[in-house]
Amino acid sequence: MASVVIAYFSGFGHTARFAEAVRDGAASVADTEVHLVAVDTVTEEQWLLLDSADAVIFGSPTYLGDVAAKFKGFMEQSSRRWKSQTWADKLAAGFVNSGAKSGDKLHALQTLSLFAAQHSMLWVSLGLLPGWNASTASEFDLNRLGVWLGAAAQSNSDEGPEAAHPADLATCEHLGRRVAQQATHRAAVPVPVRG
Ligand SMILES: Cc1cc2nc3c(=O)[nH]c(=O)nc-3n(C[C@H](O)[C@H](O)[C@H](O)COP(=O)(O)O)c2cc1C
Repeated sequence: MASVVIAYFSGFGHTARFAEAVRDGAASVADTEVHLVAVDTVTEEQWLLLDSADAVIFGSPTYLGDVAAKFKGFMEQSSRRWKSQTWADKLAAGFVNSGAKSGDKLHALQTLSLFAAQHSMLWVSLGLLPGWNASTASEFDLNRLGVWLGAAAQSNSDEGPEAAHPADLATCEHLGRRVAQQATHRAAVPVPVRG
């Protein structure tokens, strides 16, 4: 059994919707236990879930071109784990959401991947070719925003979380599934000694 934790922040519910899609994708993989953790209200019990996870998928909205301050607060709260490298060699991945199609959210995703690297985690990319990039393509293609580092979503500024774009939900589900598949593969083989 592999354990996947989705550690996310959402100010107004949009990113929470994508976190649920990541959760659904991960939960579709046999022998996977999945937990959603809202990092702004993280409890001691949830820190222990993070410590024992095989994979952690980080998610944040893009606020002023980077992760939200409350996600950054969680990053800083993890510094005791950073010091002891408690999360080393776990799988990590990320998803981001923003109001604009680009909205500089790649920068937020880079922050998530750097955060994972500081914890010596192993980053899992999205694993999809870009969609919506040909005359015959459609905005309903998987990975419609054309990102490789993780899953990217866009939420219209005048609509609520219920209007989440189906292609972005499917892309987030794909990421959750991919990470859970990798985590179950790794859980089935002995982990090499860290060096
Ligand atoms: C303080 C703040 C800063 C934002 N900065 C950006 C930004 O840099 N780029 C962008 O495209 N959208 C930006 N947005 C829009 C959010 O990314 C967008 O509304 C997102 O769906 C919010 O997700 P949430 O409901 O999970 O908080 C910003 C929103 C807020 C509140």
